[in-house]
This record gives sequence, C-alpha cells and structure tokens, in this order.
Amino acid sequence: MEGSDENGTRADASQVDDPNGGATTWDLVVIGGGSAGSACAAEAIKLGHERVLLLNDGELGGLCILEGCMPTKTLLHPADVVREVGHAERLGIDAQVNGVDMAALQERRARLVARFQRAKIGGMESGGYTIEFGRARFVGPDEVEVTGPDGATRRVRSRAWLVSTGSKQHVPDTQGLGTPQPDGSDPVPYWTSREALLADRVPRSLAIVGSGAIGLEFGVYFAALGTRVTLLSRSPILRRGEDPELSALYTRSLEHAGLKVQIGAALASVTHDPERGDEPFEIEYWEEGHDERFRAERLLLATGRVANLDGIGLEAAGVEIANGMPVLDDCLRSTNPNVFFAGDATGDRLILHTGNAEGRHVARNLKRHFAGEKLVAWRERIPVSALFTAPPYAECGRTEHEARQAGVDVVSAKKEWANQGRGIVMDTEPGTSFVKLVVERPSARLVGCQILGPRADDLVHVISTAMHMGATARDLVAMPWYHPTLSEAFIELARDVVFQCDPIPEPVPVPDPTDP
Ligand SMILES: Cc1cc2nc3c(=O)[nH]c(=O)nc-3n(C[C@H](O)[C@H](O)[C@H](O)COP(=O)(O)OP(=O)(O)OC[C@H]3O[C@@H](n4cnc5c(N)ncnc54)[C@H](O)[C@@H]3O)c2cc1C
Ligand SMILES: NC(=O)c1ccc[n+]([C@@H]2O[C@H](COP(=O)([O-])OP(=O)(O)OC[C@H]3O[C@@H](n4cnc5c(N)ncnc54)[C@H](O)[C@@H]3O)[C@@H](O)[C@H]2O)c1
Repeated sequence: MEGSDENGTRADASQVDDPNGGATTWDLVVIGGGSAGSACAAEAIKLGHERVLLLNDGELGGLCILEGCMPTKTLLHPADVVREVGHAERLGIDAQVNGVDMAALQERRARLVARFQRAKIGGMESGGYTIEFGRARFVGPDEVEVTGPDGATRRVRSRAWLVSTGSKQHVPDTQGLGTPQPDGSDPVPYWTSREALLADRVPRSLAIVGSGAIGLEFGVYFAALGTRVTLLSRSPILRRGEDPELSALYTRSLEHAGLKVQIGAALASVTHDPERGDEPFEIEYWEEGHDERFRAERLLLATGRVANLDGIGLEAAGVEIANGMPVLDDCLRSTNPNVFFAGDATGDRLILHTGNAEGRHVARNLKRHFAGEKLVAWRERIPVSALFTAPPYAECGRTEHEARQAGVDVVSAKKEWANQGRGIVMDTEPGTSFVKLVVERPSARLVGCQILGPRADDLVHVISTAMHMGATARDLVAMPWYHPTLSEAFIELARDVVFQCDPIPEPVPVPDPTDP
C-alpha cells in the first residue's frame, strides 16, 4: 500500500490520473478491496501485470475480517466452551459456568480482529499493486469518478475492471422494517449481524428471522449464553429440506442446542413499543394458516445479503442488472466486456473462499482478455460449505438428491457418530449426528459428502481433497486411516459403497511406499 497510514486515509496519487487530463490508463482497476478484490489484484501482479490499482472505500480488511467469518467464529468458540462445560458432568467432571463476561468476550473479539486486520493489510502492502482510498462510480464504459476521503473527486481510466464491492443486508418488504410501523411510529430498531456481533449484554430473548448461516450461527451463540432464542424459518432448514431426514436431524440438533425453531413460519409484521418493558418487540407470523405472535427483547434480521451495487453507476458502464444481480457470462464477465465481477458483488455463493477463487480466476483470464482470446469459464468444481453451529454441519459436492436430480446413478452410506469409535469416546449423543458419503455407481467416484457432528467443518476437507484429486471410494479403502480418529469413519463408509457398487470386489492393489 503506497503511502497509506494505519487508518487507510492517505495515499500516494503519483501514478493515478491527473484530474486535468494527464491520464494514466491502468491495466486493471479493482473496485472494492475486500477479500475477492485483493485476491484478484495480487494474482494479477504475480502474473506480470504491472499497472494494477485497487480502490477501496473506507477501512481495509474486508467483511470477513471486520464483521464476518473471523469475529463470528471468535465469539462462537467461547460459546462452544460454555456448552462443553454444561456437558462435563456426564464425563465425571464437576464444573459449571458461573457467568460469561461479555466485556471480555468483546475485548477478545476486537483484539483478534485488529490482529487479523493488521496481517491482511501487511499482505496487501507487499502485494505489489497500488492502493487508493475513495468511492468509485462509473461515469462511462471505461472510466470511473473517485470521491476521496477528503471529498475531492478525480477520474480513473482502465483497460479492465473488477467490481468486488461486497454485499449488504437484504431487508424484507415488511411494514416497520425500514419503513414506519403501522401506527406511524419510527421503523423498528432491528439488529443485523453487525449489531449482534457487538452485543455487550446477553439479551433475555431474541427473535431471529431467517435460517441461513447467519441466523443459525447467531442462534446457537446466544442460546449458549442463556438467551431464549426463537428462530423463524420460512422453509425446512438446510437446502430447503430436499433431504427430509437430514433437515429433520439438523433441526433437532438446533433444538438440542436450545433454540426454539418454527418451520414454515412466514413473517407477517413486526412492531416495537418501548412501553412493553423487557420485551418491546412483537413478531407476528403465519404458520400452517394460523396467525401466531410472540414478544422478544431483540430482533435479528438474518434474511440474506445481496450484492452491494448502490451508487456504482453500472448503467453508465453499460452493465446490465437483473433482479438485483449483475448479468454475468460463465467467465464472470458482465455485459460490458471489460467489466468483471467477483465475491459477494456477484450476488451468488456469498462465501469467502468462493469469492477469492473468483477474484483469482478473473486475474488469470486477463492476458487472454487483452489478447482477444477465448476466456476460460469459471466453475467451482467442488462446492464446500460449513455451518459453525452446535454441532457444526458441512458438506461438499452433491447430495444424493441433487445427484439423482442431475441424472447421476449414485449409492450412499451413512453412519451415526454415536456408533463410531472416536465419536463414542467423545460422548456424541445418539440420534444427533451422522456422516454420509455419496458415490457414483459403478465407478465408485466420490460425488459428495454431508457431515453433521464434531469437527465437521474440518473433516469435510478430507473428502473435498479426495474429490479434487479425482479419487474413488476404492482409493479411500486402499489408504491407511489412523485409529481411533473421526476421519476413520470414511473408510467404513467407503467399504460400504464399494460393496454396493461391486459386491464381489477385486482386491485393491496397494502400492508399497518403500518400493523405489
Ligand atoms: C456475519 C457474517 C459471517 C460470515 N461468516 C463466514 C464464514 O464463516 N465463512 C465464509 O466463507 N464466509 C462467511 N461470511 C461471508 C464472507 O464474509 C463474505 O463472503 C466475504 O467476506 C466477501 O468478500 P468480498 O471481497 O466479496 O467483499 P468485502 O470484503 O465486503 O469487500 C468489499 C469492499 O468494497 C468496498 N467498496 C464498496 N463499494 C465501493 C465503491 N463504490 N468504491 C470502492 N470501494 C467500495 C468496501 O468498502 C469493502 O472494503 C460471513 C458473512 C457475514 C456477514
Ligand atoms: N458459515 C458460513 O459460511 C457463513 C456464515 C455467515 C454468513 N455467511 C454468508 O453470508 C450470507 C448471508 O447470510 P444469511 O444467513 O443472512 O443469508 P442466507 O441467504 O443464507 O439465508 C437467508 C434466510 O432468510 C430467509 N428469508 C429471506 N427473506 C425472508 C422473509 N421475508 N421472511 C422470512 N425469511 C426470509 C431465507 O429463507 C433464508 O432462510 C450468506 O450468503 C452466507 O453464505 C456464511
């Protein structure tokens, strides 16, 4: 970062366009310096592009570090410890939680965020690209106007652009949410993940609308701290219930973690009246034709995030938007052939590693783009997702249902952690968790894996790695698996699916690693 200070408020504009016309045209200008944008800029430099500018509006660090992945997981860890202590008696340990010091939790969150942010800025500073601060707005197909922190504006031109401006909260069209309440009073003071993250007091009760990652993770966090959590979900939890057994088991795990879960609950209205004392919010919803309502001290909107494209002037750039999402081809290129998108700004799969991979993919296509050659299409080969709940849930590849829908002939095997050696040692309760492997028949090629249970978020990478390497369940059977581990469960599942593919299997040749 050239000449920027700790707060990211000062920058060296020596290479940047002169407002009076002595213009430098950049090869690539990245608008939005979060994870996706900085991944793209760094990759472009590594690939030999010299004239790369990253424009960022405000503090550097990105959503993941400042308000997303890292601070939420920092808070979820102590919540896990609270839950573990709650189970200690079953292991013969006399321990109890006497209280949670929210100020200490928040101090730790702020300290770790500052640490991650420092590391991130350090990496960006050594990335070899130029960083400038300001808000960019397209004023033409190949030109933006940048409003700097001091309010001054200037123009920047480039041969290619990446829009990586992140996402913003989606607010449902319900009276009182962002609009006056039915009695004309002020809109209700709801929380988004930003306010929930900063809570320095444990609310007695919390209503959560939405059962995506944010609703679920904050739900288990506050429930562990002692909040009475009611979570409203319009559709069955997890992939809209396409696997009813999985959805039911996961919902049960949430209830086990202390959440009250209302499935099929459509939000009807929300009011907030300070005269109602401890529970000023009243939430009304429809469930199976009934009108239901309840009160809560706080309301968390977890109704999704959408691409943040406000005020970016995409019309001036000739970029088409449909239903709030940029219209992109399979190379992440918009209807202006020089404008690419990556990260949350695509409006699709708002997940950190996906955004980073998209940013790097755009950088790798740049040389072809400048040479007028055909670009390589973007494809997330093996989607991986994790929910950091209690227990966590993680999946990679396709579910059995998805694979069948796509016309793939698959077989599967499933095991409860409560029946698996290490799972038993770890006191996993029956009926709360499982691991499932899906393979293609007859090749036994790995197609997907779903895990609900301890360390699911890490374990899933065993299978996603194998899938990346094109492995089959027969390869898993041939591998050594240390005993007693959780990952050892995969060998049992692999044997099962291999048997289903081929009941009289050929012996698998095991290479001797000492054989030269
Ligand atoms: C509470 C929460 C928890 C999450 N947890 C996880 C998790 O556990 N795992 C996971 O994979 N994902 C998680 N996510 C999602 C993840 O944080 C995002 O997918 C990722 O951080 C998005 O990165 P990005 O680069 O697309 O956007 P951002 O990091 O938001 O970067 C966008 C940047 O663009 C700048 N900008 C915006 N407009 C302009 C403009 N006009 N000009 C210049 N600059 C501009 C912004 O200031 C910002 O710096 C979580 C999200 C939230 C909200
Ligand atoms: N562990 C992780 O990877 C992680 C953690 C947190 C956030 N994130 C990312 O952040 C993004 C935002 O998370 P999120 O949970 O807000 O979004 P989401 O899109 O995952 O879930 C939104 C939920 O809100 C519901 N909803 C939407 N409108 C509604 C309405 N009018 N009434 C009732 N319910 C409504 C949807 O049915 C859905 O259950 C996600 O895309 C997610 O990928 C990821």
